[in-house]
Amino acid sequence: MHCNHWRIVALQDFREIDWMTIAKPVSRTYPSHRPLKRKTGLPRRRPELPGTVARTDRGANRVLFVTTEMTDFVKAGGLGDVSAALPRALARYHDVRVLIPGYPKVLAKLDKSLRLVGKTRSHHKLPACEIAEARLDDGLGVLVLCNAELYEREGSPYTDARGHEWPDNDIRFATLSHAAAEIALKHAHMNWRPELLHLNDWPCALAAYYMEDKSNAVPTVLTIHNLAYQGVFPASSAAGIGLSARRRIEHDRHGRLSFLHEGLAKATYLTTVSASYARQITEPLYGCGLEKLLRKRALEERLVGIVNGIDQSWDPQNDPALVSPFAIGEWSKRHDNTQKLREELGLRQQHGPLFAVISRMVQQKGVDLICQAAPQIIAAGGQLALIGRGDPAIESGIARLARRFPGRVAAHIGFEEGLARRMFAGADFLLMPSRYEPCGLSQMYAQAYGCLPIAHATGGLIDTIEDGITGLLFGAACVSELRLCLQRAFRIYAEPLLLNAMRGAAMLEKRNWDEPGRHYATLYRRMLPSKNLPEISAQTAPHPHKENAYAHL
Ligand SMILES: Nc1ncnc2c1ncn2[C@@H]1O[C@H](COP(=O)(O)OP(=O)(O)O[C@H]2O[C@H](CO)[C@@H](O)[C@H](O)[C@H]2O)[C@@H](O)[C@H]1O
Repeated sequence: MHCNHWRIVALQDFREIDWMTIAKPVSRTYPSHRPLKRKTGLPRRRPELPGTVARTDRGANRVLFVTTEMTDFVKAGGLGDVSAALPRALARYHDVRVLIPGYPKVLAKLDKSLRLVGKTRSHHKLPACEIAEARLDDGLGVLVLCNAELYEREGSPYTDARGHEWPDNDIRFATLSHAAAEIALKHAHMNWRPELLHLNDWPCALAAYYMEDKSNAVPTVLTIHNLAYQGVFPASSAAGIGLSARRRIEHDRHGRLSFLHEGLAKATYLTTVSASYARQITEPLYGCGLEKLLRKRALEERLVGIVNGIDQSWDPQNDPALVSPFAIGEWSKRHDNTQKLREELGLRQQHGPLFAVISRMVQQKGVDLICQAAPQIIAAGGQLALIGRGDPAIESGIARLARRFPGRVAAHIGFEEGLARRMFAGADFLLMPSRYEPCGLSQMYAQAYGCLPIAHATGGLIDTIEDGITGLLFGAACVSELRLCLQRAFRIYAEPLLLNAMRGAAMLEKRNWDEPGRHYATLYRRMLPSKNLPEISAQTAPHPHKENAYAHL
């Protein structure tokens, strides 16, 4: 009822507005292929994920979801969110367990609930590991790959505390991949054996290689969250991780070994996190040197795009991180969040739009373009708040900006989800001029909180933002296009009726993991032995290929 009411109000508001002059895109030519005050005392967010109905009955197929991040324990980026939510969505259909390395945070959190369930053998330079299991409060099973020397280190899953990659990442992640294959091949002395492996990104990709040619191999799905990260190592590491010279090993054009290349060539199915990105990566501009291989897999109908969802904790009515929770239409409550955010960030209380940036600080995200456009935002009466961590050069660029415009630009170098949530709830616009974006989660979180994304029309941003309705898109990742789009944003901000109608439309985008979960479950069923389960309704779980933007190939 509430939602329908708002849909009607939003549509009425839309009709009353002179769209042609206000929201009209300046350019719609999209790519042809087409010292901050830290808020204290606020409750830290506890992710309220939906209750998981963990299927362990004999009719359920067994799936092992292999990942290097999971928001329950450790998150370096979007993969952590997906790995927390997707297995839970899939647990409705299958007996799903997650395999993750035993980082200190994983061990500390699971602690006494862990019990030893198996062990893997050593393989060339890959050490033997123990496998421990725990059930999370909501029933989701987690297998932890325990090896103190490899995984019990401070820092991110991939780097030390100063951001330098661990020099033995080839061994660390080949060990994870090998363990996944060992479990699937029933060499890990476990009672439970998966019928399918779901691998994520390069760190797990070699599992498909270790499985190849084995008589009791199980099918593999490899999801590409970001093709630019390929796990490239010198050819000399091949022997140590047990890649046999007799079998064909894929090398990149410099003769180096690429974990991702191996996985892309050998996995049964490849998925990526939006239909538009699935199409883009088959072309040289976005294919990162792997486009030929990806095009081949697409022609074999083995590449599928499934747009990510967002979990139910992203709800502005029930978010403990917010000062003033709000629903659609409660714009004054939302404005309270804006004022509090300004206070928290040391920004002046003023009239004018507040633009937010919540991002890993890497070249992909186009933060340099934002730095170039910032003086225009400030001159026009806007403010800018940035939070992120990553490339030191980009970090110091945004810190310089904050020093140059005190009270108007706030920069927070770090990773803090509570603050990110308050920024989604308080900012008027989210800037996302990503050069490429496989899916993007921040724009969907922003929409859920009535913060309008301003984004480069690429990848999943095309698939999740309706230009002029649930956000603004611009055609090329360059500062001139961004500036034109910022002008549109200022015009929209000056029209409260339109601004609120767009906020309402964005908040009405009901995104969750139900639909993506059904798509993955349907894909799994094509590879799994039938257990005479009722078919998932064709209406709700369409053939993944039908959704694909590469269907024209
Ligand atoms: N400093 C900070 N403090 C707090 N929170 C921060 C933060 N910096 C980033 N975040 C949060 O981290 C997540 C980033 O997710 P994204 O999907 O936007 O990007 P990422 O490039 O990491 O993921 C890759 O994988 C995901 C998942 O498939 C794809 O959506 C994406 O396109 C692909 O690049 C979001 O939840 C964001 O809000």
